[in-house]
Amino acid sequence: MTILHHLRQPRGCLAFLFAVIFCTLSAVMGSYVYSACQKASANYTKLVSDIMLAQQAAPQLREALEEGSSRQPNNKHIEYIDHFIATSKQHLNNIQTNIERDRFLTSNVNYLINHFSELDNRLSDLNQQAREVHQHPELIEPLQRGAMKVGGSLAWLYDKLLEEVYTMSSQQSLVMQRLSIAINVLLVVIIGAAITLSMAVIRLHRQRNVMHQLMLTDELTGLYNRRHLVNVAFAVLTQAQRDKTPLSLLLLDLDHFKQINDTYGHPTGDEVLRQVSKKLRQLSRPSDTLARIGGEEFCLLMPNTSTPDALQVADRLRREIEVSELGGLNLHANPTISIGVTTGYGGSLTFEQLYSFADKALYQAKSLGRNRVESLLPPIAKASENAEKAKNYIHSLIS
Ligand SMILES: Nc1nc2c(ncn2[C@@H]2O[C@H](COP(=O)(O)OP(=O)(O)OP(=O)(O)O)[C@@H](O)[C@H]2O)c(=O)[nH]1
Repeated sequence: MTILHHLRQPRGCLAFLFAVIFCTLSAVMGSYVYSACQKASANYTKLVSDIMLAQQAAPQLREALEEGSSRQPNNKHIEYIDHFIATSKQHLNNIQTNIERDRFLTSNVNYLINHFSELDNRLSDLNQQAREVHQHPELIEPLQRGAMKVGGSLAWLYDKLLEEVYTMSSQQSLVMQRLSIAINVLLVVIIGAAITLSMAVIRLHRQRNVMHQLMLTDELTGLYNRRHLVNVAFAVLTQAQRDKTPLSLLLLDLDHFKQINDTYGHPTGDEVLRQVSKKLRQLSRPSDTLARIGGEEFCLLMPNTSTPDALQVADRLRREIEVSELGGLNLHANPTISIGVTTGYGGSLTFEQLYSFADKALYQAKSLGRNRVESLLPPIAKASENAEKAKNYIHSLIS
């Protein structure tokens, strides 16, 4: 199902086409290399030495026959002739077997195969005639003529065979050259495929990282977005519950941002957002999570931070933004921010509940004139806060 789905995509089609071409090319090249290897590795030395031995037997037979015709042939002499005929037959059969073992040679000398069986028959006839010469010495002459003809045919056959073997062995060097080219091409194809695959994997990996980044960050400011904040909030709330530690949440909102947009234009408004975000990021701790959660609204999640510490941080941020010059914008006045602070203890509240308290505190900061920090604590947090204060008070009395 998923494979079919991928194949329907243009990239999936291309990858499939590439894989098919690569497999076909590899199969063709592989089979060519295999057959070329076999051709190149064929050894014709034994065949050549057999043919040369056989070539030597023919003149010996002729000599034996000539000797027989010059005097009365006796038993020993006929056996001698018989021996050479048998040897010639033996050589012929050996050569034929050698040829049949090599399929490349067989296909090249196929047109000579009939001559082997014909000469074998003629040698058998000569053998028969040589035996008859014993009773009929006058038959030595036809035997001699026949043997001469067979000798001539054998010599022709062996010459032809040597020619073919010579041609084939000279082809071997050509095959070797082509083989090395084929292997190089195969290597290039494999390396090319490996590089293409690696590049595709790297590209996919980068795309995945970019997509992941896009999913979790705000495009304009580069800060985390609400989605990431909610994920982190879930994790830090669980941690706060486990460790029984406070978790503070700050909601920061630029004051009169609409006026900035209206006065200087939207692109300047964007630049203000970018520069304020950069400043806030520089001022916040790495363990805290800063996110842009709306147009000109930011959220700072501060694990393991009590309300007094959170208020301190909030006021520092507010003051720094108030006094920081925004580069290249030429604004009449620096932008300011209002901040709402809240704290949950031991992970007792959900993110939404904390957010709602901080939002109310922010609303209060706006209503009380902006560029200020206000806090609103949930009832449990208030109790914990009071307990903390009492503990500190007792501590100060003792010491
Ligand atoms: N340039 C720019 N403006 C934005 C963006 N997102 C939201 N805004 C603008 O931010 C302004 C927010 O206006 P308001 O909600 O009235 O808030 P404010 O003007 O800051 O007033 P207070 O918050 O009450 O101080 C609107 O004009 C939005 O159009 C953004 O990405 N870029």
